[in-house]
Amino acid sequence: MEHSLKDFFGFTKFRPFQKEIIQKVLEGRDCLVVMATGSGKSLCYQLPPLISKKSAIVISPLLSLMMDQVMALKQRGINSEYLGSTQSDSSVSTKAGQGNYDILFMTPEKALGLSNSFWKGLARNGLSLLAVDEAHCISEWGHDFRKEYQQLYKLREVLPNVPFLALTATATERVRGDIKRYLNLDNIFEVVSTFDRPNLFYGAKYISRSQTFREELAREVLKDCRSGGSTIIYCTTIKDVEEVTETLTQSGIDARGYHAQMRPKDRETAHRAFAHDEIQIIVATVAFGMGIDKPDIRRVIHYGCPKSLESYYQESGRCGRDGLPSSCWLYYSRADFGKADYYTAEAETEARKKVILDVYHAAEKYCRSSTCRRKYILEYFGEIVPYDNCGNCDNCVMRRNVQERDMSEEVHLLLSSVDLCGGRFGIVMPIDVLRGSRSKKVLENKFDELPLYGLGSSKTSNWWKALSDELLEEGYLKETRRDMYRFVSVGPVGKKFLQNASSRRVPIMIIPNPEMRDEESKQSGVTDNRANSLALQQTASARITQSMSEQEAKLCESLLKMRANLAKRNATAPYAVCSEITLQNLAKARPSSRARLLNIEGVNQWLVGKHGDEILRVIKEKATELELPLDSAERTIIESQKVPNSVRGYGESPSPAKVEAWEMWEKLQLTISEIANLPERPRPIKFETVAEYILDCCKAGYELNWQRFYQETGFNSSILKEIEAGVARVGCVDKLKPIKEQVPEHVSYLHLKIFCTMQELSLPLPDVGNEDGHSREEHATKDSENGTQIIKTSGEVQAKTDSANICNEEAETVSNGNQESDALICDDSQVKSELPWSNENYHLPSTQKRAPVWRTDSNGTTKLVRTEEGGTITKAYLRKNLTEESLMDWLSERDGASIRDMLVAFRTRESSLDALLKKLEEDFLIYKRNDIYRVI
Ligand SMILES: Nc1ncnc2c1ncn2[C@@H]1O[C@H](COP(=O)(O)OP(=O)(O)OP(=O)(O)O)[C@@H](O)[C@H]1O
Repeated sequence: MEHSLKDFFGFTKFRPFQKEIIQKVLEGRDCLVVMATGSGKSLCYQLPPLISKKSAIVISPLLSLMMDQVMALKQRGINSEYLGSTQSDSSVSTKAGQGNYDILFMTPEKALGLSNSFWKGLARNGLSLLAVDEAHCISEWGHDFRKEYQQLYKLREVLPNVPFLALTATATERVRGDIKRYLNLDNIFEVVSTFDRPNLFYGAKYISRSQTFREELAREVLKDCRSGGSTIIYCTTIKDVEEVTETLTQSGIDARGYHAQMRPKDRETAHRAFAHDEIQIIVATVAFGMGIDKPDIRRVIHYGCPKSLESYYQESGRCGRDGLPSSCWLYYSRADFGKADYYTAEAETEARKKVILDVYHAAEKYCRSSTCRRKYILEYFGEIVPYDNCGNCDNCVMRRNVQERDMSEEVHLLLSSVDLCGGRFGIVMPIDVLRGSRSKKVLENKFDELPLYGLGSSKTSNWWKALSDELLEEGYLKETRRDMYRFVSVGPVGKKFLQNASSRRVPIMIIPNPEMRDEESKQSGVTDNRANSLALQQTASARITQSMSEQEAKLCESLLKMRANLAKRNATAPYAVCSEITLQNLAKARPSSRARLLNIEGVNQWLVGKHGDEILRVIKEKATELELPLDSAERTIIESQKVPNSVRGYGESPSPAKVEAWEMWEKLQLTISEIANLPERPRPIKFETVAEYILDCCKAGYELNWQRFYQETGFNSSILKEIEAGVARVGCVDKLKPIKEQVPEHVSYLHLKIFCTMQELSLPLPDVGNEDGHSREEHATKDSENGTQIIKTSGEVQAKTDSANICNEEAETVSNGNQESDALICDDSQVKSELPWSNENYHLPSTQKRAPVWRTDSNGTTKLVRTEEGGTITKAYLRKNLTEESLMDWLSERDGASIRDMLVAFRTRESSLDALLKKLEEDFLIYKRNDIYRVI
């Protein structure tokens, strides 16, 4: 399975659940797969036919979706086609019946219209599976109900022994029940994974729909265009599509509209231009919903609240499907929430009407929420979310700047006004009364004589409406509907509050919701940071990732251009040639040979065979120009997506070098400076690098003494505040550069990374107390005369043991814990006699497990303070003769080895080893990843 995964798709690892699902399908079991958008569901039906060499049928709701998929599969050398009205090749149908395609797509209508003899013929030739994609369409409880989906059980009857695989990104329990029932799924293997999309930033903002806002939108989108990446702007009406497109084009942006009233040909042209990166922005109604399979969309903007949270999840889910950071902004206006009647008009039953209203109100609540948006979405889909702060939505980013405050006075005014109006009006009348309106209705009812008339004039009408939303939510107010009208009265919680208020006022702490904040900032003239929130979309641009250097980013730009040319030459979309993540991996690793190219995550045999030479040429030319070495040692593969279902903060296992840094810091209690400047290192490494290694381990679940870490890195509460202010100005933490520009000089990138890690891990901010975090310079202070390290804590000066003492302490600890380690401490002469070479560069050999740590004490004696776990020092230095055979034997015995490990084992020259390794790689006997060689 792994071979096929690499050969056809270029990936080396399965994502969670993919392998299990594929295995079950191959065993002939029915499967129901509910996994987030972009989690890799497609692979579950794409791989089985390639392994079993039997065709797969995929039922998909939209032709455009199928066409995209077929295009991308063909670029991977996978023989696929679709059957449908736009299929111009008449031979496809005959070939399909003969089982000539690996994967054959069709709509449910087409599938139900095909003759029994067609299906039987196909089954005779062998079918690996029948997949029903977007399976939620089967259920009336789902949001994209399609009647034909419910007829698909008929295919079961003609294909009795073919496993059915139902896939969807959104399905509540009820919808899952419908899917199983309607498809007659039997002995099912069911996977329901998290809905979380960790790479997506969520935000919502209250707007007034005006030309001014559209112009603001255009200005921000224009900035985005410069930073690259595609954008979808979803609108709720065709009129909005036209207005937004017009404003964008008037601002010089090449955007196209897409809606149901356009001619099919024009829609197809717009779709194609977008998919092929000829235009960056498409402004669309939901007609553009499921029909887009582009993995590198960086921004999805909703101009108006969608009709359900399910739709929102799915439409915004089109963003960042390749796993790179991307953002989803929703702009809503109050008018968006008055469309319930419009949406329910088509409901045939009361039950259906209730479903439509429920999902619609969930979307409305999402907009107005002032708490973690990710948590809101996930809980809506039934997940238990253990954190309150995801650190990657507008509310979480803003939280520390938006304090909850006592609004008991305002609540009292509003409730009293509602009460005095007698529950005979909607919310507008009591608000008009508070604001001292001279409207006819107010005067007719003599409300201008009420004692609280005009007492709330300092707040805008919309502010009061936004407060009433909160109060309705909490039961202080109650809304009843009669015919078309809504009446507001004081609810049970509100009545109790009013009763108590005469004796004592209980504080009511409320976090102002986005609309309240927006109204307040409009009034004060100070722009809410989120008023400029469109700028956030830029920050999500993943073209230049944090993990790439400036030069590598330039190389990546050249590779993007090369990909665009290749796509043009092959009349396909750039993303179908290879993903942006693969290009980033290439820019970082810079392979020099076809064998090394094939090692890169995301590169498959087909890509190497078809475009390998050109890719290598561009890398070589551009890398030389940029003075970047080929076959970079520092190759960090960009993770395309965090593992769904993983505990937050517990990600990939860190590299041995990182674990070693963590161990030295946490277990040996060395300081970051000491680790960076270990005397036995050929060159010191940067303080920041060591600190980041430790942070990475912490992200992977390793324990960390935060207090000590803050002290060493100089992270303190004032720095924290400065970063928070910077983040608030920028709006999110996707990219550090804009934040760095907003904070004082003394706040370093390392401080920003610490801040992000804390956010990412949803850890409560530890109390960093007074401004006592010391700068690292302070901690690194070393009294060179007596070799004593000085560490200052809370104003005290404390002498710490010198490094020689640390050696002894550690030796004791380790020897107690591990009797078999027989070389825990030895002097320089012992060490030197064991060393296999004279080259000082290899003074600190590293093994894959725990590298020995050498310390030089103040007398200049080098000692080994720790050796490979469970092993002995002599074992590590056994001499071997280097031959192709001995190296292969040696490598097959272990799960990978670095060059240094091999040099230690074989005592050979690096050049001979390098030549041999190259040859073995070219012969496809071994491969290299992250500087570790393994047998294929
Ligand atoms: N094992 C893997 N390793 C790395 N990338 C993968 C792997 N499996 C899938 N991908 C990539 O993840 C991205 C999303 O995959 P896919 O389109 O299958 O998602 P999906 O779950 O079907 O999403 P949707 O619900 O939007 O259809 C694609 O770019 C795909 O190439």
